[in-house]
Amino acid sequence: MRVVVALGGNAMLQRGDKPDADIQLHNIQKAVKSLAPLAREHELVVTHGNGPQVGVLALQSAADQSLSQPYPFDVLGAMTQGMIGYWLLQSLQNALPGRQVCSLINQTLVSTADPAFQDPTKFVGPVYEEDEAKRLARERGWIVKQDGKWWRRVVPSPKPARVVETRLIRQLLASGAVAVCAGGGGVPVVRNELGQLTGVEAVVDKDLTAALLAEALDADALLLLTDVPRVMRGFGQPDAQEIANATPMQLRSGDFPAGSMGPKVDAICRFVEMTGDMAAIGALDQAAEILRGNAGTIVTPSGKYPETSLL
Ligand SMILES: Nc1ncnc2c1ncn2[C@@H]1O[C@H](COP(=O)(O)OP(=O)(O)O)[C@@H](O)[C@H]1O
Ligand SMILES: NC(=O)OP(=O)(O)O
Repeated sequence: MRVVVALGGNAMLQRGDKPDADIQLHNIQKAVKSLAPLAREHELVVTHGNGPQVGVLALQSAADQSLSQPYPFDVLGAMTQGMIGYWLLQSLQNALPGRQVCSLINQTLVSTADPAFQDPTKFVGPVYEEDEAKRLARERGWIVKQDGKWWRRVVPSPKPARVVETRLIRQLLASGAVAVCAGGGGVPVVRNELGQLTGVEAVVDKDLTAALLAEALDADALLLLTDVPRVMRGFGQPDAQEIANATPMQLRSGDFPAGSMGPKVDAICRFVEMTGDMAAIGALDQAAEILRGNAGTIVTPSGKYPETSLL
């Protein structure tokens, strides 16, 4: 089997936690513990989010007096691919002695005509109380929106059209390597009429890119790993219920927030609709259990998942 796994940026760095390197490395090592058994049995592509991390780097860049202007978001996105990609590379190498692991800088094609540039929805950076978020928005020209009980900065998140290096990733998988790629949804780029690539100021949703990449690579399964064990109906309400299995149509009938669960649900439903294969959302440390059908919210065309173990 070929499996694409996406690790959540918020799951690697939980809301409210200090963005320290050792905290993130610890969370990544926990995730890699559950990915290692998958990698031993299957072809594995690992991608990751970068929302909290890209916002931290944006704050650092804005505070750097030696710069005449802060680094743009495409550059910051590439920096997060280097940082998180390094942690994943090393953790996977340590967990899988003898296996080739690579970590790539990737670009994702988007369109400058995407309406997302006029309506930012992607949460980046730390969480704030409402008053502080609104003050920062006034002072720094940010747009801020509510994220659960907190407030956060938002930036445009255009739809991914293609991971530029898809063919190379396919070759790496065929060679037996585990590929860490398209982190942060890929560095957003556009191609001009001469075919030249240029970065644009945005953060692509990594779940939508993961689904696109999984489709392009003919993956058999797509797992989106985050900080909740399952998608819930009535999330945040006292009568909220976990969803264990669903068809794309059943899951799409729910109402999920644009900045968090919405793109995940959209991504897995799209993958299942396009391929007829399985996709799931679940906890960062339960990848193997999800693939066995024992955890997570699993979406398949029939809403059932085979009893037989795939591991
Ligand atoms: N219906 C829902 N079921 C479960 N979680 C939900 C739901 N709606 C919103 N969420 C929120 O979505 C978050 C996961 O999305 P997000 O923070 O974007 O993940 P990540 O950065 O890990 O990819 C959860 O922590 C939870 O607070
Ligand atoms: N780029 C992205 O979607 O990051 P998160 O998963 O951290 O939101």
